Amino acid sequence: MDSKELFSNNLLDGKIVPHVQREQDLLPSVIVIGGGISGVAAARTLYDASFKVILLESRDRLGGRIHTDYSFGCPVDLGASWLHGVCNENPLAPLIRGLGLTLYRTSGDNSVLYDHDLESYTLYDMDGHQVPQQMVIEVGETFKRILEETGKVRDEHTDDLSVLQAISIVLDRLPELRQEGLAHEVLQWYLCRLEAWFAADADMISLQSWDQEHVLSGGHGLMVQGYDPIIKALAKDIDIRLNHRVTKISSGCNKVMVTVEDGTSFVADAAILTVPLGILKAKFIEFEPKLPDWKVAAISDLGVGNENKIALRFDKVFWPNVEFLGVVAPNSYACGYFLNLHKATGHPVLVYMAAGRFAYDLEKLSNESTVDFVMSQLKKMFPDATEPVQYLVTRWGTDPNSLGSYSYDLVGMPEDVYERLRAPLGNLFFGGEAVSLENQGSVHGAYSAGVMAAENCQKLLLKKLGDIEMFPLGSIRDEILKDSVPLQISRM
Ligand SMILES: Cc1cc2nc3c(=O)[nH]c(=O)nc-3n(C[C@H](O)[C@H](O)[C@H](O)COP(=O)(O)OP(=O)(O)OC[C@H]3O[C@@H](n4cnc5c(N)ncnc54)[C@H](O)[C@@H]3O)c2cc1C
Repeated sequence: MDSKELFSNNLLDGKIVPHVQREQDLLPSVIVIGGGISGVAAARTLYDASFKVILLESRDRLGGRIHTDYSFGCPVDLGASWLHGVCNENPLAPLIRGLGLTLYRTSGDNSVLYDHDLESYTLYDMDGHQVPQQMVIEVGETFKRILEETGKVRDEHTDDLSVLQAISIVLDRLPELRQEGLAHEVLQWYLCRLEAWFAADADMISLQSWDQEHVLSGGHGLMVQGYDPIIKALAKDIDIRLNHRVTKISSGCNKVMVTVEDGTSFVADAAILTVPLGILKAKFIEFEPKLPDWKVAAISDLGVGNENKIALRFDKVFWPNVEFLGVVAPNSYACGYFLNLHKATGHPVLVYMAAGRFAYDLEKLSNESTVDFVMSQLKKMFPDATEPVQYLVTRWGTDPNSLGSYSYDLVGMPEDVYERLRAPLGNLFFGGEAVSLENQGSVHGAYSAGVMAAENCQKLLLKKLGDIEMFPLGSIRDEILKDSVPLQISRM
């Protein structure tokens, strides 16, 4: 293979004593592509098992769709911010505990409909009048009932429908569930919240699959210090190359060659690809041989949604002490809501969240116009709102490193789509949130998918090396770890 850079030379820098060098050369090598939670989890797993690992990341930072920004003087998560499932079964629980990170639970229930308690938010109409809480609660109950009725619609149809189509069938059948006036707007707000969970509009979400996810117990908790400490902990000591955008992956002959934008190639025994589904859909990476049709179809059959955040820091708090402030409107597209970070963190920060088509439409505006729009929403609720002293605007949908926020079940999606996405192609393995076994679109799902890809990769490579018992990995690992500690310190 014609490559400018060979894996093993890179990793060792020739600084380890010769007999260890020989043994280290026997160790299997893996290239991990993508430095989000899935990629760093995969790299960590392999590193801890004494494999030679190198991680290639296109951005100038790690974390991917986890991005904790500190420019407000406090952590603000611009990507993921909740741990969905505050329980010991959450695969991230040991890390969170070990790092001493705190969670602020915004909801005790496991529902995908409301990721917070009913009493924790205040809704306003377009004229700035507060919606009576009793109406919020009653319409919430009606919305739940409508969704339950969509289950019957699902049972009657063999072909998939969208959640929106099913809601409309239910409302035709049971007109008493229809809402009028302000109550209708509150119903639309609930729909807007459901759409935010999937980061997609209700006419795109699969009726067959939307509520099939096994949501972990324990409710939903905000990571008060942000998600970034987890990325840092997992990435410790790993050989990471930032600003390395992968453009081509060639596999065969028991080796994988990964080429980056400047033409440099890396060669290893296997590779784990964890780039977002949006990047695969956009065909930014060339595969040699070409991906089989069943894999290409799986990439196109799963949906990628979009969610954006506009974080605003004020000099003082002028809003009530609730977790969410919502604006209701005649349709879900025009509804909006703010997360009140002051309640969870004590900092005067509000985060506006937009999902689906609306999130894409916001990306067409300049940052200034986006903030003006968001401030106009805020001023409907609080006419005396002061201007923000700082703001941050995300563009996950058009960012060439993500092209979307997270995957969701698109109408008509075949049942085996996740299995096909996850299935390895020889020594090329697939990680990332979209291939998670049970919790696609989440941080803990992405983490588990990375660990699983690494473990499968590990099994394959050890099998290739012969009987695991015959391979003295433990002793080599101990010796290498002993010798490699100063090497890693010298890199810092
Ligand atoms: C706005 C928003 C809010 C969210 N909220 C939550 C939440 O509250 N809770 C929750 O659990 N989840 C949430 N999520 C989802 C969660 O962030 C993701 O599921 C998870 O972080 C995905 O991790 P990943 O490693 O699979 O992908 P990523 O984090 O996207 O990592 C993939 C990496 O690949 C890199 N890359 C891309 N192209 C290339 C290339 N060609 N070569 C090399 N590298 C490349 C990217 O830069 C990126 O770093 C949210 C996401 C967004 C965007």
